[in-house]
Amino acid sequence: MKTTIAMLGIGLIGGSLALSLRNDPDNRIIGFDVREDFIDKGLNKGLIHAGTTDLQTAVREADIIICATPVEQIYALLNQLSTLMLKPGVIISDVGSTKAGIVEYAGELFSSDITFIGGHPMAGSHKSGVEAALERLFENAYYVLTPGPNTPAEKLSRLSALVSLTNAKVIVMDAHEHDRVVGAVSHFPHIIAALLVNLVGGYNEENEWHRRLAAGGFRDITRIASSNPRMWRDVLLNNREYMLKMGDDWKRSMDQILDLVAEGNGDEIERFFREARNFREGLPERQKGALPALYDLYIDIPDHPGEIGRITTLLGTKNINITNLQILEAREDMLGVLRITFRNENELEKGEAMLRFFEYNVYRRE
Ligand SMILES: NC(=O)C1=CN([C@@H]2O[C@H](COP(=O)(O)OP(=O)(O)OC[C@H]3O[C@@H](n4cnc5c(N)ncnc54)[C@H](O)[C@@H]3O)[C@@H](O)[C@H]2O)C=CC1
Ligand SMILES: O=C(O)C(=O)Cc1ccc(O)cc1
Repeated sequence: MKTTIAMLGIGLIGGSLALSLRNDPDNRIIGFDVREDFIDKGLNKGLIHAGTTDLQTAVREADIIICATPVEQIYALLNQLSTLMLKPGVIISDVGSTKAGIVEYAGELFSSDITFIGGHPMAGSHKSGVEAALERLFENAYYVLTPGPNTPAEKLSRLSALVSLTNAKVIVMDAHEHDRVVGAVSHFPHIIAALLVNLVGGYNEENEWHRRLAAGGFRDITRIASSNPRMWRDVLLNNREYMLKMGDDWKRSMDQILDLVAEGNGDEIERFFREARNFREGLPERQKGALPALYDLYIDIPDHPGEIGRITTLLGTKNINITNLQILEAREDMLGVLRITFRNENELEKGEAMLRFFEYNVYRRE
């Protein structure tokens, strides 16, 4: 029996999900998007079997509907869906980064022959749009489902089996617990990263050395400040309760550490860093497929003319393909860093071994 899936929004997440769901030949995917050019690209890229900019056409025959738009538009779509003709027994889900508000809103809209189950695939990137969609984006990541107390078990298993096609690890969680935990490990860190960048950006107005010397640790801790501002606006506004709660904890903790600095309390400051290091080192390793940035290799390059050409030629002679190349923080008379992105783990390993053999100082970074 064929399953018809309506993917509402075929950007980074909807497009990546569609690519995974297509792996089952019994799934038929109808793409819906406000951007007609995205539908054309989705069809050309083989993401979807059919596409439309008319919502009723997209959902009329659907067994499963997935809302994959920015969070504010998920509310608007749910509202529209509640006025349209849907197949009895349909399952509606979403991929929004926040869950409690959406689940509650859907609960008020739909009657009992329509089941809404919240969803959140916990992997992504700072890119957006249909062009950025990747089939393996969710591999090994967590895919959270947030059913309510009245969700029929067979509907939950059906959705769970479907999203397992992403090769993500499907877990079930209460929507509020999701917002509290994901708020702490994903949403709040976006505030910290952006705040730190803006603070240093302000200092840079007075002294341009801030920007020039900002490498290493600053880049690592602020990577997520390059994410989509519109998306994160919606996320923070939809997780207000936990953002405010965590903001209070943050302010208190910041005062505590600054007090230790003011007192010159070296023992306690060291304990503070040791505690952080212990927890950080116990974090699960990132696994293959969760984030595309995994296949990056960093190479120290002396400032000799032709050095970068030599490196790419060496890799080329062994047919090692690279997908991106970037020079970081290179200035006259200083050691620069070259970042090379490989297509997969295997090519990264081969490239790393080869460059080590030619005595380059190479390293990976988390
Ligand atoms: N970007 C990320 O890393 C992650 C994002 N999410 C969530 O996934 C959702 C989608 O995010 P992305 O795919 O990154 O965004 P995106 O910008 O790549 O894609 C959103 C798509 O929705 C379309 N769209 C916007 N309004 C629409 C409407 N009213 N009707 C139909 N289509 C509409 C856009 O044209 C676009 O194709 C968001 O709710 C976000 O919170 C979840 C996990 C990771
Ligand atoms: O790049 C990262 O580390 C992310 O933060 C990816 C991400 C972004 C949004 C989500 O809702 C889930 C995962």
